Amino acid sequence: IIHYSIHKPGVGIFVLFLFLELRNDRNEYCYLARMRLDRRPDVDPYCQALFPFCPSGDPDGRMPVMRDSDLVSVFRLQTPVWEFRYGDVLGKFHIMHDAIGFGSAKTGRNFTMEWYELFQLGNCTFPHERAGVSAPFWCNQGAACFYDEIDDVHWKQNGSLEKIGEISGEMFNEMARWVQEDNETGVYYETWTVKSDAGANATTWFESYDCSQFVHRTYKKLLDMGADLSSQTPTSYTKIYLYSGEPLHLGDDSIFQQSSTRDLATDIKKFYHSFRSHQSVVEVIESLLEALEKMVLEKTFYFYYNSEYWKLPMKYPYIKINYEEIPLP
Ligand SMILES: CCCCCCCCCCCCCCCCCC(=O)OC[C@@H](O)COP(=O)(O)OC[C@@H](O)CO
Repeated sequence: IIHYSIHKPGVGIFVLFLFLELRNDRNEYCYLARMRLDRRPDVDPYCQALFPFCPSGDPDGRMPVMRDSDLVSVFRLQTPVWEFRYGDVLGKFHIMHDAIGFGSAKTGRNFTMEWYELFQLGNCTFPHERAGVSAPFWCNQGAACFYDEIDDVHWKQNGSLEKIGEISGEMFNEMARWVQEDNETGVYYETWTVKSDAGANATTWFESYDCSQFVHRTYKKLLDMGADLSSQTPTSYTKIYLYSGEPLHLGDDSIFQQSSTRDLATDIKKFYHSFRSHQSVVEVIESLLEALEKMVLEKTFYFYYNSEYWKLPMKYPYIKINYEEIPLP
């Protein structure tokens, strides 16, 4: 800026203006990206999975090395969430899980690559109330899972399995290295997408970070390496939206440790109490009414993102599950 201000004052003033405009002022952000960490944190033993994460994958997350000259088919995979257990039930609501398949021409081996929760969807959407722990406790890590075979029936019978392109073995190996790095740095699952309204020009306040986002990131990586991906059918994905005015930044877990924010801490924990696990049917009905009262009448949703809490001033239509087309990059 100093250099330009001396030699080309007009450019220096513009760069200074740009710098000031992009300064890190939280509540002026209209979009917050998912935070990247230097390394994936260890998981707390308190977090328990209903089903073991990635049971058929390499325990250390390693991926095979293809011969550079190999020709690897790329498949778009989609099936209802929990299809293994409940078949097409969630498919009726277009609540879908996405993955990518690969097939090596040289070896004839097929592989599945997907990104999902270490401790299931509920744990990534709402926290636990843990005795002796002042702040809500989250078991919200997600990770990539790469394993042998493509279960054609699992993906085809209630979803889709479509070849969308071919890449070289060399491109696959580069992608594999990228997946390892992506997996080490992008670790927290986020169910919700938060927008200003349901219109086409809405502001996205927070982006989800789920199975479909991993698929989008991977397709983009393949495209950046020169892959040509195309689909003969609409490429639609599940998005669950919260609609709100500009989010208000509240802070991190310190909210629950300091006396000055005691009332806020109580209100946040009361909100999440409605979504606690192991409720009876009556309790679930009571909780749902409490949650609707908070979201609709009080127009408030306490949102957790990048390990910090935000207050969403909720707006009609409040919450919506969409199944919308997002073209291949
Ligand atoms: C008044 C308040 C109402 C609150 C309503 C709460 C609604 C909770 C969320 C609704 C559903 C959101 C779904 C978002 C898309 C999920 C896509 C995704 O990330 O899927 C990953 C994972 O859930 C898939 O799990 P499985 O089907 O078990 O598949 C894993 C296997 O493929 C492993 O091989």
